[in-house]
Amino acid sequence: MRYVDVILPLPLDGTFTYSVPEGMEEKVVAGMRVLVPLGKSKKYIAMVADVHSEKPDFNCKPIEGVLDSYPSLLPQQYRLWQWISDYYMSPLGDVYNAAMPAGMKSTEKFKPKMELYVELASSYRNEQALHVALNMVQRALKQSKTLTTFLALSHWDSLEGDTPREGIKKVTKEELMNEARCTAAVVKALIDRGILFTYELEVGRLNTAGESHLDQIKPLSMPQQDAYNQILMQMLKKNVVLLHGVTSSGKTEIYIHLVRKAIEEHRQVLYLLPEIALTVQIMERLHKVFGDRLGIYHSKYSDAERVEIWQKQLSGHPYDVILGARSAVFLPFQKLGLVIIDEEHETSFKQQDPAPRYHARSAAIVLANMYPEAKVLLGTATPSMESYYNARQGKYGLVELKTRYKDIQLPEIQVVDVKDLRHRKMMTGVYSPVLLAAVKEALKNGEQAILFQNRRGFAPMIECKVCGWVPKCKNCDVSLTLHKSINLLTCHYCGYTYPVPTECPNCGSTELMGRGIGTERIEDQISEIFPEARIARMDLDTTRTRNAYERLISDFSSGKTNLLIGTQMISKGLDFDKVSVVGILNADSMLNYPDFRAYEHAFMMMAQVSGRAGRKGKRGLVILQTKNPTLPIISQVVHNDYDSLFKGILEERRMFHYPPFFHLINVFLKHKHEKICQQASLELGKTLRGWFGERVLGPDKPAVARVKTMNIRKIVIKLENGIDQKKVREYLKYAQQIMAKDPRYGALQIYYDVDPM
Ligand SMILES: Nc1ncnc2c1ncn2[C@@H]1O[C@H](COP(=O)(O)OP(=O)(O)OP(=O)(O)O)[C@@H](O)[C@H]1O
Ligand SMILES: [Zn+2]
Repeated sequence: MRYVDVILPLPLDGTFTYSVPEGMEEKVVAGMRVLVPLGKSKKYIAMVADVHSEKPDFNCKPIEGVLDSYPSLLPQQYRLWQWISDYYMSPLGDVYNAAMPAGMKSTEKFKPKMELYVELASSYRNEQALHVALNMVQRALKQSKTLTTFLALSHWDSLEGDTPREGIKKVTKEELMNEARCTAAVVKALIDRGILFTYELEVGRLNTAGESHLDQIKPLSMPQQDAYNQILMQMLKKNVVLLHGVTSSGKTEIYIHLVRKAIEEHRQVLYLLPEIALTVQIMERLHKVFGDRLGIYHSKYSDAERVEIWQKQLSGHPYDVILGARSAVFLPFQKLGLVIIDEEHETSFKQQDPAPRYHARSAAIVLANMYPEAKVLLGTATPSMESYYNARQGKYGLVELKTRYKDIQLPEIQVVDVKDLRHRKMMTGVYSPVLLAAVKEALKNGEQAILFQNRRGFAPMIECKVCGWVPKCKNCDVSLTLHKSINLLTCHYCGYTYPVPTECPNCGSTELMGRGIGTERIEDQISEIFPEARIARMDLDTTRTRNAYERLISDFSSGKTNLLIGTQMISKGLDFDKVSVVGILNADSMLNYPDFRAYEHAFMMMAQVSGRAGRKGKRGLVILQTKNPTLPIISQVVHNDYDSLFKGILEERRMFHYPPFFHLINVFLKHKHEKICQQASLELGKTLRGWFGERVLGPDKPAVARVKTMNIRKIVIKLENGIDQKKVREYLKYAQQIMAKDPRYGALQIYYDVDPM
């Protein structure tokens, strides 16, 4: 009799054994998906980890079918799953869930993807009729806005008589709703009126368009060529090399040359980016040269698209280059040769929730190690402390590129003392005269400006002017953010929305005021100050879909918009030619986070967003507004003095036992009832302190101690380098088992965040 050990797509640790009925024995090998029963009536698609003939000492059920004719999972991928599960202390089932597109785990067969398009009814396809239509909806503001947006997108607004001046473009319903910021109901109203109609088309999902044009790769400049050669030399000795190159030094061009080399050697490349916003631009740059050898993979792609890419990577003609965000590390690679991790310092490479809470940079390095001679290149203008330390210690190779392409100078950074100006009543709201003058000048000269504020929404909270009451989320311990465009208060932790109160429930006053400033409010104010500006805003609220990203970026690239307001999303990697001014509205908000990485992050964000200025031609200007102009970090940003930042922070880290000298593991406890959560955390803390002594801190209430009605407590464990981490994890699991057996803690959840960011 044959047996299989399988992974279930459930948050369960380890594998489960099933028997293989006669007739299926020949068909099943490790890496294939099988249909298995669980409990009385449930069925799941499980992943075969192992096939063997060891009879288990319990009565096991037979598998009900083999779904694959060849493995869906390669041995390297499975080893990566195991590593992630062990290192990040996440159940193997959670890794399976995160790694494979849902379509491969669902018992439903996946359908071809249809996309819904919107089109103008034929009776309105002439100028006069269109005016009639516009008049019809004139009073229905939302419909009117949606219709004009549709006409602009589709180019039907270019009608002269009954011939369009511009080519008519297909517009998807999703695209329209996105752009017009309207609901499906508004589109339906236009359809009901007979102005628009919809139709379906099947969409080709994969990138099959375009030959590759390797000849179009730009030749490297001397300093770039030098860095390229050094990278290759370092890779002879080291598996990982860090490229520390200032913003706009042309790191991307160097990557492109490395990708070409890998392709010529018939090896595959994984190119990881931290942010989907970035993939849009880099995708265009890579697509130009690599054509249909390039595949894109990230969470804004539909599940069906991801299934197709996965299957293609297993086939005889996989993509040579995969460009993707974090989750692309899970794709199957048959002959991986190079991993590029761009903007390696970015914390969004670490998955926060749900499990597995893995760092894609670490996972990618582990992955590369499983392929003979595969190398990893980390690239950034502002290395993470961990990577830079590893490079300095000789664990990684290090290559520095200190000049911008064409020797353009790094932008001039002017520090503005907001406190002083406010004293002298010279501020217009949160804008200094210097900033406004610089933006005005840029716009006048046909250049562009970027304003950076790391808060989204209209106001981070509202407050009663009389009694100080602040509306809070009923599920979470946080104040609510005001979003004006939808006129709702929202919780950024659980997503719950609330109507905006008209009066204070505490004292009855009607004077409720927004406190603090988010990107939405800045957009409002700036459009009043600069009515001539063509403003775009990029933050989580305006980029819910893939199309939205593409449009925002292409509009700013083409100059259709000329003033971009955004959160950290706009701070890195984006490459625009005509940005001459960058405004950092409030440097202090970044420094006040209660986190040991606050300074490092603030520096990176400021250096990165500054780097968007003056990338082509003339030197850029950055206006940095702060209440604390004398802080050392401000001068480090001004002089782009990464070394002094690094030295300062490293000393602190050594002194206070933080990475890279210590590893951190956060242990979280979650329970509905605060008392039980508190008691359990005290007990667990005591147990752990008994074993690990001073290495255990807490339990503490985290900054947000209640999320989605669950109370949270946190214990921090600091482990010095060199300690046997495997043993530590075993002890932690053991402590967890003890708690699990305690009847008082039935519904208690314990989970871990290893190397928290
Ligand atoms: N060798 C080259 N030939 C032609 N153009 C180049 C070359 N190197 C860089 N450029 C151009 O200079 C600009 C900046 O280069 P790139 O975006 O690669 O910089 P980067 O180092 O990746 O910057 P960041 O760290 O800000 O992301 C781009 O528009 C790029 O096309
Ligand atoms: Zn909430």
